[in-house]
Amino acid sequence: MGVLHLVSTGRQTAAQLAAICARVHPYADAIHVREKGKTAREVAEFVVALLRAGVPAQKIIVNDRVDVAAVYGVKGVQLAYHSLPVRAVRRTFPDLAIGCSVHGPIEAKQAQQAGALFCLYGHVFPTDSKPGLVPRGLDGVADVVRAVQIPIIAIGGIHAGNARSVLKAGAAGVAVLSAVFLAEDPVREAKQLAEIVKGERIE
Ligand SMILES: Cc1nc(C(=O)O)sc1CCOP(=O)(O)O
Repeated sequence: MGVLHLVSTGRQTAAQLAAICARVHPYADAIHVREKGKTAREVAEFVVALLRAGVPAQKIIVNDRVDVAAVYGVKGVQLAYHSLPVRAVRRTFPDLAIGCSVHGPIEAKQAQQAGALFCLYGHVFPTDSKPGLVPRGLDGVADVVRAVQIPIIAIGGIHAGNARSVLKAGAAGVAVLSAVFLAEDPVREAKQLAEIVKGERIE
């Protein structure tokens, strides 16, 4: 059974994001607050809005801002190459789940060795959320999956129409931004994606 992570777009207000998450969080295993360029205070507003909307703290992952994640006692942090080192974060905040953003097998191995719980790998398909960059494709997913034992969650251009192919390539789940948060019907899309990753119908 796979996992579904939803990632904020950085293009919606905290209130807009929270209104959608109030309805889609039952379908998601995790919701990432990825609000690049915002201050800790602003990122915290997103976290608080999600909590008030009924999203369990244990489903919230904060991108990069370890301080915000620790202060609000949420599930974890998503770290990238510019973030604090995985090992140091683990040492100081052993209760935080740590995801690492990686772009190839070597980075994935390093993340695993440092103690990451899972990796996000991408971007798999072309996406407006990462314009101008060459997608890494399904072979890239398979290469990274082979390199490590921790779960690889694929990201980039994923929607209900192509999620199965990513899982078939070995991904432990999918992470999506626009397919859910910019959808006309976010609930329908999240439900469809959840059914695909769980491999069962959700009533
Ligand atoms: C946030 C992010 N990280 C990526 C990576 O390659 O690490 S691709 C990406 C954006 C994915 O957006 P969408 O689901 O709208 O295609």
